[in-house]
Amino acid sequence: AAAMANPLAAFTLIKRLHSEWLNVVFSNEALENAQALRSSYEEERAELPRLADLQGAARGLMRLQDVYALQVSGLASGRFRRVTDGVPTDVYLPSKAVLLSGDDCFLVGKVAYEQQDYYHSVQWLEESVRLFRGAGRRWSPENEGTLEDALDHLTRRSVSQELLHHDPTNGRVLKNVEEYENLLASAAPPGGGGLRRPGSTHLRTRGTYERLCRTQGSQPMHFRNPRLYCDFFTNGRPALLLRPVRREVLSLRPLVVLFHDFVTDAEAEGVKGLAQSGLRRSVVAAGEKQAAADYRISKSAWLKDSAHSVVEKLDQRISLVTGLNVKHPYGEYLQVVNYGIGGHYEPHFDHATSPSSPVFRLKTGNRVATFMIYLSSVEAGGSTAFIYANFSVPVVERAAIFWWNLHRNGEGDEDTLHAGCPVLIGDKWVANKWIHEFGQEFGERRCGLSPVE
Ligand SMILES: O=C(O)CCC(=O)C(=O)O
Ligand SMILES: [Fe+2]
Repeated sequence: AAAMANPLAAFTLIKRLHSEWLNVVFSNEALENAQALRSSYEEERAELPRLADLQGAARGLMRLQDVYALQVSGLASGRFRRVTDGVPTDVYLPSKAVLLSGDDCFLVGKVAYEQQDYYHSVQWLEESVRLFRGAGRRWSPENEGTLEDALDHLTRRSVSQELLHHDPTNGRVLKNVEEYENLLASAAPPGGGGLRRPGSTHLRTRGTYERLCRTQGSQPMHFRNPRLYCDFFTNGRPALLLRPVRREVLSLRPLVVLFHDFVTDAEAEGVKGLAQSGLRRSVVAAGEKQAAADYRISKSAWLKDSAHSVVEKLDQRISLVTGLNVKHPYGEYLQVVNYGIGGHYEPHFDHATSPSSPVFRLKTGNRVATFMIYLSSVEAGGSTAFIYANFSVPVVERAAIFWWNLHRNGEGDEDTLHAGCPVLIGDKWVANKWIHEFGQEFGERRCGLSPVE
């Protein structure tokens, strides 16, 4: 699992399990032992990564490339490097470099290509060609030099018909030439102009979001705003008197508070363990329903307080420090979230912004507050970014972050727009407790955690 913390290692492992094993199984060398190999493959098949997993991992690498402004050539040589104004800086220095092969880069380029994403396709295919050439290696899985040739021409941005003369009956070559002609037609629009990154326009706040992610957690507010502070917080509760919680006020508008050492390592491990078997691809509100979406990539599971005493204990502690009723249905069950390779949650609101939202199914009003516990650390990336409030919070292991989503009048606070930045290196786990409007006496809204307006 530690090796999987590196997205390059995770990608190459998934690729190996998905496709390279197949190459072995169906190779000529395997003919003699074919039956044994194939049946063992069939047995393992359900457990093996599927094509969608491989594509997801490739897209994850491209996402990291974009958000952290990483160079493709750096990634291929196992480095997480950014170049700003011609000056290269290491965003993260892995202790052990995982190199990508020409074939690995080709696959990323192909995934992009198939999604008509020529911006990434060209970069990764070019890197693939560079590696094939530099390494002086043959195109082994396909056993044909033609693809390499096609890629070679791709870098010169002109597919030559001469390729067809090698073997005009070779359907594979024909298909490649046709594909790359299409690629070039779209990649180099007449009149020039660089390729645009796909999807870079759909998110209005992308610029701010990525800037906040790149700083990997920064709280410039502390220096600018003397009203921000740290203290030991008891919330006037006898239960907290003996062990006050170290509270750090990160922002006043919106009010965002970090509670340090909110959970112990043992509790975090316990919660992760309980969630493990229930983890499924996370969904988001889509009209009245819920659906998977590219803007939220993670797995999650819901834990009832009855699942284990550790969950019940956390519920009680959340209630103690927030002064809010978090019992279902006034609080939702604990949502445990695990972000894998390039996992993220792009800018969003936790509260419902439409009356038909599934959030209202509990009939306890909207999500008035969010209480999120960081159950793990990460080595790089994965900060929680507050877009309009213009700050990001690094993953602080064992800490919990709290904010109000709604104004006092029940209207959504737009300033809470926030995101989970893509995880660059590591395995990020959080647990969300969403607290609803009803069932609260709002004692706290007058004192300790009082929101603005
Ligand atoms: O993972 C994070 O840092 C943020 C997660 C989040 O916003 C959510 O799950 O709603
Ligand atoms: Fe959120």
